[in-house]
Amino acid sequence: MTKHYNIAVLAGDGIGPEVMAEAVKVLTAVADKCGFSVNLNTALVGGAAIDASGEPLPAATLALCKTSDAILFGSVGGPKWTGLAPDQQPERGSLLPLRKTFDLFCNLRPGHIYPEFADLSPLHPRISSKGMNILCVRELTGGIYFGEKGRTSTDAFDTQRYSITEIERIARVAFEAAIKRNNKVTSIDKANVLQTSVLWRETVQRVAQHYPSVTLEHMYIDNAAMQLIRSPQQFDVLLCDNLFGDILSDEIAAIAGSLGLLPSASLNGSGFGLYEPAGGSAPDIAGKGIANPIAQILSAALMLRFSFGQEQAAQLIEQAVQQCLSQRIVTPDIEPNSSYNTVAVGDAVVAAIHNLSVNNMPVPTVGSH
Ligand SMILES: NC(=O)c1ccc[n+]([C@@H]2O[C@H](COP(=O)([O-])OP(=O)(O)OC[C@H]3O[C@@H](n4cnc5c(N)ncnc54)[C@H](O)[C@@H]3O)[C@@H](O)[C@H]2O)c1
Ligand SMILES: CC(C)[C@H](C(=O)O)[C@@H](O)C(=O)O
Ligand SMILES: [Mg+2]
Repeated sequence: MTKHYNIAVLAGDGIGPEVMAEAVKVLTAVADKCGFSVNLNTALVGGAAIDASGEPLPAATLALCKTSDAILFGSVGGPKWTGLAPDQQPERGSLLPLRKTFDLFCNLRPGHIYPEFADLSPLHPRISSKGMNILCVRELTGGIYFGEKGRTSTDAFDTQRYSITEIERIARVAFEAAIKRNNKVTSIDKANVLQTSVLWRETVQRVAQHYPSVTLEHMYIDNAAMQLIRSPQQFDVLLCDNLFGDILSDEIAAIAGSLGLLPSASLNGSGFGLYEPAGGSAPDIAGKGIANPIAQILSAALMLRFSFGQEQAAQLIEQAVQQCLSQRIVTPDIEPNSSYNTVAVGDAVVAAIHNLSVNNMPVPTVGSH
């Protein structure tokens, strides 16, 4: 029987709708090729929803998400809405509540430098030629993002709080992933200053005892930011709290070649997920048709893998993207003189999917990505 998936498509603001259109094209092509069907239901979110209805996360949008098998999310926010009250702004009023509502505590952000296109990285070839294959495992529903906060006219505060339970569950994800990859977890903290980091380090250390085959290393965030540039190939799984993971994942994206390359999966304990590019609405290039659609397309691949178990379809998309990158079919964020725009890159990914043979796909290795 043909499998059928209901997907909530929330394109959002800025480049969101531009890159989402390409991901939808790719999803439709891969579904046809692999013999399943996707039912794509769009809804407004973020600034686009504020403009239409006065609210960043309308009840109808939330209801659609609740009745869907997964959420494909674009990006929200932009200068038009920064003057609104904090809780009414697109990011705090839609994306963070969605993460909290669905308990999407686990955020996976895989970043690569492959040998065939190591020159896309801004790092010196001496470093980039050694490649990079990092899975950033970011805690997504706790920490300073969701702690008590406040401000008066003269001061302001944000609170970082983590419980052992919150740290344990994300640490387990990191160790389980490492087992299927290269057996190394680097846990990022600031335990020389922060109490939450001391608890983080102790807890991760304890969880590690259940994974004797995995090497655990602890690294301070400032050193990690530096080591990523000096030798990114030393890392396998990076385990981060919410804020440190936000920052390091942008760095990983830049090392790979562009923020427009980094996808993400935000998952809860039962496999429900929201899939979105790690980058944002890019107001500086929105409307120009030059945004890189690859992060959005690869986020759709992660959805097929993690929410639907369609590993072959996910790999088909990933291989098609790799072909485009190695043929330098890329937007100007990667190669400034490139004549390929958003639509041309999306078309090239679709064409590569049509040409790839499903039978020649490698044996599925879930978790190794
Ligand atoms: N998931 C999300 O919805 C999300 C994520 C990050 C930022 N934001 C929001 O986006 C808005 C802009 O934030 P910002 O400028 O700090 O970050 P940003 O990620 O939007 O952009 C940073 C830089 O990266 C470039 N960039 C990002 N994605 C790209 C792509 N796909 N192709 C080509 N270039 C790309 C942009 O042009 C810009 O120069 C803010 O409102 C921010 O809160 C939203
Ligand atoms: C838009 C913002 C709230 C979000 C975050 O900080 O988590 C974004 O930067 C990300 O990386 O997903
Ligand atoms: Mg971010």
